[in-house]
Amino acid sequence: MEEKVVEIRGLMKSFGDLDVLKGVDLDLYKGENLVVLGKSGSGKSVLIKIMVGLLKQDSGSMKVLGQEVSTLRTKALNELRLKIGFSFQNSALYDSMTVRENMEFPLVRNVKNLTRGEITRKIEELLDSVGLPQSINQMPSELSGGQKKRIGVARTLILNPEIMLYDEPTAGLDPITCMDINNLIVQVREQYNTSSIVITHDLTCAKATGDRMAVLLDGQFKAIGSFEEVFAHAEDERVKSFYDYNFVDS
Ligand SMILES: Nc1ncnc2c1ncn2[C@@H]1O[C@H](COP(=O)(O)OP(=O)(O)OP(=O)(O)O)[C@@H](O)[C@H]1O
Repeated sequence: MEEKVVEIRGLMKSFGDLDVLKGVDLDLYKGENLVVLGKSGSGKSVLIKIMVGLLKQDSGSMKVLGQEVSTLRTKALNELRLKIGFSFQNSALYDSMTVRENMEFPLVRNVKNLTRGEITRKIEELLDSVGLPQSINQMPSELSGGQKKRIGVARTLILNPEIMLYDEPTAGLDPITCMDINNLIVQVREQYNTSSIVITHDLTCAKATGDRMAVLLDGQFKAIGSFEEVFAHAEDERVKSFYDYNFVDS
């Protein structure tokens, strides 16, 4: 049987009268890229926050790497978070630090006893993987949006995460750069054997990166499957509208 790295069952979360998650079931399998689609305000970020222990569900279960997140104490939660790489929408690089310093930061903070040589080798290996070995001494302000995203991904990978979370990886990028980032997401899975959740509104990105799609509608995942399975014969108007919005000229 395929190994599950995330197992969500009957997850519910409300804020006052607003029921955001109304019984979410979802699995992420080891080594897969799962795309989560859902319109603005549908609860994607809430789901991710529960996954990393920043919010607690009202009921239901969120198991990550075999652990029920809501029951973890601070130390265990911090250890779990180190196994989850979060690639932010805005890359979250520190503007006052060089690329090297940005990449050193998580390593020096979280991994003890590394020599300077080991740190440099690790940074160089990852910059190579994302195709930017020449950027090591540059400042973020000297990089394009796509390059910043690549460095952000490299920095996330430096702690060898088992799970990668990509939040809107192609937002604000031109189509060619989007394609580069999509390829990078696929390459990362192959090279580092990560399991990933890709949150996006961009169906080209979804199709290129996702082994499976999961569409969050009205607080539940209503359609889960391959791109073809979800969109080729979509009957639900809300699923269809996602496709039409992305691919049909208005
Ligand atoms: N801490 C909070 N307190 C109150 N309401 C919240 C809180 N966090 C999220 N919400 C509400 O929950 C709903 C879902 O928000 P969420 O941020 O998960 O949406 P999203 O699907 O990530 O949207 P987007 O694509 O725009 O990022 C929204 O209506 C939001 O206002």
